[in-house]
Amino acid sequence: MDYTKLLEKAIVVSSSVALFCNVIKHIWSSTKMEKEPVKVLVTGAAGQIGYALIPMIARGVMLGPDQPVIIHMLDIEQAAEALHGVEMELIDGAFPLLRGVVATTDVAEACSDVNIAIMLGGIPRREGMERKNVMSRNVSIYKAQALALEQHAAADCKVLVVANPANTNALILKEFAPSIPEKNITCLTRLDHNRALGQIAEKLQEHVSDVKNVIVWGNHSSTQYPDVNHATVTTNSGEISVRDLIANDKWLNTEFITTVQQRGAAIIKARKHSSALSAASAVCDHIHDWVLGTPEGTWVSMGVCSYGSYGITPGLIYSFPVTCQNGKWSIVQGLKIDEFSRAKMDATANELLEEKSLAYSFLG
Ligand SMILES: NC(=O)C1=CN([C@@H]2O[C@H](COP(=O)(O)OP(=O)(O)OC[C@H]3O[C@@H](n4cnc5c(N)ncnc54)[C@H](O)[C@@H]3O)[C@@H](O)[C@H]2O)C=CC1
Ligand SMILES: O=C([O-])CC(=O)C(=O)O
Repeated sequence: MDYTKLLEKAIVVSSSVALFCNVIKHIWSSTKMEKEPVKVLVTGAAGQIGYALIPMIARGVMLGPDQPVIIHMLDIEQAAEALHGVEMELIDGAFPLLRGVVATTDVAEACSDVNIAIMLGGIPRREGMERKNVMSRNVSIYKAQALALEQHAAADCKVLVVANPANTNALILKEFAPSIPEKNITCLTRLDHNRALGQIAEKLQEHVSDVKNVIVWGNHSSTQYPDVNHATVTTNSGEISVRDLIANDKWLNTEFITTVQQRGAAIIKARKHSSALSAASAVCDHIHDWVLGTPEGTWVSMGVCSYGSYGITPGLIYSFPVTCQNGKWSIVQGLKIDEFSRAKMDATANELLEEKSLAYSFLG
């Protein structure tokens, strides 16, 4: 056997294979297009929710691990130095998905071309206050920022109002930014939804990810109605109704509801500050599901514009069960509503009507 010829042949074959692999690698990397960055505005970015939320956005928790982001942070002049501190920390975080940071006290610059706006800016309530007690200060902020978003944000910008009173601030934003599609203006009740899931999971000693389809109806306030009538738990024997599994209607109709309604106040009492890490996490859940879709067979709670579903006054921003697909939410229709639920859904709707007239009285 001619070993030299064999060796020569082996060298030719292996270098052709290497060449082939390099060509494939080159084609693969040139077709692997990076997504365009999404511009995300966070108002009140120097505050406590902002501090928890901004690194989550930069890490891809909100929009996914392949979605680059540019974060616009707005706060007021008095918080400018703190805001600059957050900006420095974002740079120090060396987040691979972060393609840019704007830290400003200029609302027009902050809103410029943003695709998603997360509105945290405002004053939070303190111990002993209801959320509507901060209304006089916060609704006027939302009227002014509605105009800025309308003028400067991207035409299809999705807006999530978190600052309290969240539903009424969102309603004011919707009414003073008529050119933003009203379906794009929402408020955060996902924190209440997650709290309800958490309470059920604790009671049953089940994993929270096995519990689904609770509903938070209405206002993000102590009149909200956390409803478990359609909720289920995934068990080894399939999906079982939460009501059947808990088998304690008294607890479900009293303590469970008040615990979820009063959870924000309980956290303020314990921390001396309102919830921040759970609020930031719920913001990510809300936007994630709205943009990327809800899993098949699962709904979530979002504060959205009512078009009359379940007899709720059209135009109110009311929390409903929704599913999301292709960046759009739709209210889950046809759920059976018993008398107990009806009364609670109406009570929270009535509070929203009262808040609406109070808000307009403050705006003059
Ligand atoms: N919907 C929900 O589930 C929840 C809502 N909240 C609400 O979220 C809001 C933010 O909460 P935190 O971060 O804890 O409050 P925070 O007081 O720590 O931060 C608020 C930030 O907003 C800034 N701000 C005030 N006016 C502004 C304006 N005109 N433009 C831009 N920024 C402005 C403040 O300077 C501050 O940095 C509060 O209204 C709070 O009640 C809090 C938890 C849950
Ligand atoms: O209770 C508050 O004022 C803050 C808040 O909205 C919550 O934790 O749900």
